[in-house]
Amino acid sequence: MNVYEMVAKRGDTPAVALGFFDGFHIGHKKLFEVLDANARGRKKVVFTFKNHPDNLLGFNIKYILTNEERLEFFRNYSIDDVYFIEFNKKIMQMDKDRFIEEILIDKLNVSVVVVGYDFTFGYMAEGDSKYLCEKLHQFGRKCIVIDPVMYQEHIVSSTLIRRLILEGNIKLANCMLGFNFFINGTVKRGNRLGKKIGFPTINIKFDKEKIVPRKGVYITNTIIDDKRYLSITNVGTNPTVSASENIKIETHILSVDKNMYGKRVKIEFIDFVREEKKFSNIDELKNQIAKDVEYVKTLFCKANI
Ligand SMILES: Cc1cc2nc3c(=O)[nH]c(=O)nc-3n(C[C@H](O)[C@H](O)[C@H](O)COP(=O)(O)O)c2cc1C
Ligand SMILES: Nc1ncnc2c1ncn2[C@@H]1O[C@H](COP(=O)(O)OP(=O)(O)O)[C@@H](O)[C@H]1O
Repeated sequence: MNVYEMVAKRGDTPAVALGFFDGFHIGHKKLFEVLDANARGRKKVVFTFKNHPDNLLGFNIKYILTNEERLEFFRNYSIDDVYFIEFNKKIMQMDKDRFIEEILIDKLNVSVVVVGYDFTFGYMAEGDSKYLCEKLHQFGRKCIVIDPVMYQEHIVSSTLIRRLILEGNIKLANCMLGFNFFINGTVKRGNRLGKKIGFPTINIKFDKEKIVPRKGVYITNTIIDDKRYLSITNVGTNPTVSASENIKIETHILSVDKNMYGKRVKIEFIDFVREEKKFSNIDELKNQIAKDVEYVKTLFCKANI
């Protein structure tokens, strides 16, 4: 897969998906399946942005997927080329017709474009999917709009999934993602208290752009050296032992006892267990962690872990 930061004139007539695709949720998957079905031997191309347009407008959206992770999903869907464009003032102020004529027609020379039902583009988001398709049809190009994909009574969207993650509703978020929400990182050193109290934890150094679930204890899977382990993760400030406001992610892996400093890990979030608490002493914290671990073990019926 080629990743381009600028759009140059193409010699072919690709099938193009337009969108940001944070989360690569079940709605995005549908869109990519339709792209695949309509490519018919043509190159499959994604036109997307590196940074979320709303962040240029002063919002501070944290991402479900980092840029690298988002590119990895495109790669797994056998996308040939990605236009990974910085969303800046110049792009923001681009008129909707110029976007269609200069980028989609002159440069990309699209044969077919696939977008979601709520796609907007051009200055002040003046262009929508209906307008895009009308215009593309005038140029003799195909345009497909994907209907909203539902999960139960909800329209699946990146915005809704971000909210669910922030609320700790990981189960519902995962249903809409079609995979377990995960945080990748490397294992760094902590305060060495974990081992002392009988529950060593890997402290995860993660990308600051990544969305972090609500503070609390979660059932997780930890993937390390291509192996998957049942684990339990605390997201929070460790108020019992620390006065810092920094959010930490710490994972105790069941049935493992080895040094993991410096390793790359993937923490998959499965379900919320309880809120993080400030205990009056370390013994109380230790007793609670022991209960948390027992709870996870019985939930997975692995009495011998
Ligand atoms: C399953 C689990 C639950 C935890 N729950 C809490 C909690 O409710 N309150 C708290 O202050 N710290 C909690 N912690 C974090 C511990 O304070 C932390 O793991 C311990 O201080 C060891 O830190 P260290 O790895 O930096 O040595 C929890 C940790 C784990 C693994
Ligand atoms: N079951 C386990 N879960 C997590 N870490 C473990 C486990 N067994 C051993 N370790 C190792 O112990 C370290 C954590 O011990 P801990 O006392 O909590 O130190 P730190 O405060 O540096 O995280 C981990 O980084 C890892 O190398």
